[in-house]
Amino acid sequence: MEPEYWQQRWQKGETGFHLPRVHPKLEQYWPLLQVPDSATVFVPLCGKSEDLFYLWQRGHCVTGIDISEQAIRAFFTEHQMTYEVEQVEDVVVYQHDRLRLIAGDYFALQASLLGSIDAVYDRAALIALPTSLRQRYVQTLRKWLRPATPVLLITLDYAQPEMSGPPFAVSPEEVAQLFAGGEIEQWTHHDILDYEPRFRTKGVTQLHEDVYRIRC
Ligand SMILES: C[S@@+](CC[C@H](N)C(=O)[O-])C[C@H]1O[C@@H](n2cnc3c(N)ncnc32)[C@H](O)[C@@H]1O
Repeated sequence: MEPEYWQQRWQKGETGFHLPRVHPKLEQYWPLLQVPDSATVFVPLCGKSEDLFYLWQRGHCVTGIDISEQAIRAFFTEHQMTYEVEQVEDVVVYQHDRLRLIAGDYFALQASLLGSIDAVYDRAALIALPTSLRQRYVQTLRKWLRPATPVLLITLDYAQPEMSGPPFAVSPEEVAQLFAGGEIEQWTHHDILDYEPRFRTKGVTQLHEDVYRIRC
């Protein structure tokens, strides 16, 4: 998926992945990670997710990145939050209090700009990427993290031939392969097809939402 693909989806309002509320699995499982309130949480490919607001409200410093500047501006506008903007090389950094959203390409992000990360929240980031990019995504993430940094990962798994992504199907086996050497605990494996009619319409017959706690 080229960056232009996502820019266009945001421009055309094709953002069916965006939830108008905090993801229920984040509310349920984040507390179990026992990340201190003062920790810095990284949210890759963040869109304008309500989850950013939830993490920020818990007291965390939150850093998100998305290729779409439109998404980041929309987040602040919709929450009536003021912000400061700074161009840093080829990215634009939006900052409000402990919340820092970077408009730029994840794969080109400089570690110095990211700073020190204590935990990661990934919902619909890994699964937004095709197979060829998923390994690069994880390798890049691991380069930035200290050993054993906790990651809350939410994926979707379905029979890939039934639908073309994104979102792409990511199986537990693939998660094990991608994060090999890390400590992986799968916390849930729920069939959520009844709540996701748009997937059924596309021909998906089983849709599992999986939650993992990974120590990278
Ligand atoms: C499926 S959406 C998920 C957004 C968010 N995590 C959520 O839960 O609503 C994937 C997001 O990844 C962003 N994206 C795709 N490729 C990217 C890249 N290379 N760098 C930064 N963001 C990217 C898109 O703009 C899009 O907002």
